Amino acid sequence: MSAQIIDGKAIAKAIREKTKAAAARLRRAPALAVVMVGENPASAVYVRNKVRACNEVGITSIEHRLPQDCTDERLLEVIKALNEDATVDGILVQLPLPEHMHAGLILETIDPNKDVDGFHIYNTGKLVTTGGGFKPCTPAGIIELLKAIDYPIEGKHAVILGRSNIVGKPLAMLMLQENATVTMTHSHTPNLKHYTLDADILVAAIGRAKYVKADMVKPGAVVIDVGTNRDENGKLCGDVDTQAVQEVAGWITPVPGGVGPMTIAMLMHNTLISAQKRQNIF
Ligand SMILES: Nc1nc2c(c(=O)[nH]1)N[C@@H](CN(C=O)c1ccc(C(=O)N[C@@H](CCC(=O)O)C(=O)O)cc1)CN2
Repeated sequence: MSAQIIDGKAIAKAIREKTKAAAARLRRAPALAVVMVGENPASAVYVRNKVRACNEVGITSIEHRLPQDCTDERLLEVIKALNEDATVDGILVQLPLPEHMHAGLILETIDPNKDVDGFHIYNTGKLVTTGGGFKPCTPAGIIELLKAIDYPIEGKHAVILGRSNIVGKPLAMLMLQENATVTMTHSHTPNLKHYTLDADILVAAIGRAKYVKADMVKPGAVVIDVGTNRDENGKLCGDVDTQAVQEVAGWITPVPGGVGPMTIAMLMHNTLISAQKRQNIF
């Protein structure tokens, strides 16, 4: 058996096209402020791709670059000014921040109504209770991938490897909203294979190159790879040993071209939603 590849690039493109059409119907183009501190090379690539996506879909991007030795206070000043700027619909601070900074404090200063990354505790609270706030982009993108292949999530066992605030924890909430049975696993979970082998949907978000092997996967499972690592030859790879696992899985996301492009497409979608709300479209 060979797994079907979930083409995140194509699915993301379709979302961007829909976003572009809806953005064009607004009185004013949506505007996204992208704040980056320091020179993390991977972050620089993601920021560049976000700005490029904005240009493509008709979202105005406003870039703020701050030096590596930036203080919390300086970044808070920038965020507060963006909060008060009525022409700004979305604000994101690219993560990770330099180690001396306090990401929790920074993220909680962003106006929750402009928090298009969905990282503010207000939106986190909405995620675990009523829904309706901004959903973090990577987990929201994973749900969209499953919907795009018409995979019925309800009643399925979703096993998530990794409990980060950006992916694992919010994804568990979104899977619950879709009526999946959810198991969270992490670096302290003994006998991981016991859980992974029972997964209908297996999501790898642990940041370890090619960690998920074929003997950890139930035949026919959907395997979602959130990893962005470099292998021994410096080549981009995910958390899943794709070559081996695709012989067992029913569906699999590639790296690159799977979850990554969805993160950026969902950011465009969230920015559009923010602009629509602020222009009273709903
Ligand atoms: N403020 C935020 N910071 C971070 C987020 C986030 O959602 N908001 N997520 C990640 C990084 N990230 C977006 O910022 C991100 C990661 C990967 C990709 C992507 O498209 N990856 C490509 C490969 C790109 C490459 O060549 O390196 C792929 O998988 O096809 C997009 C966005 C942490 N920080």
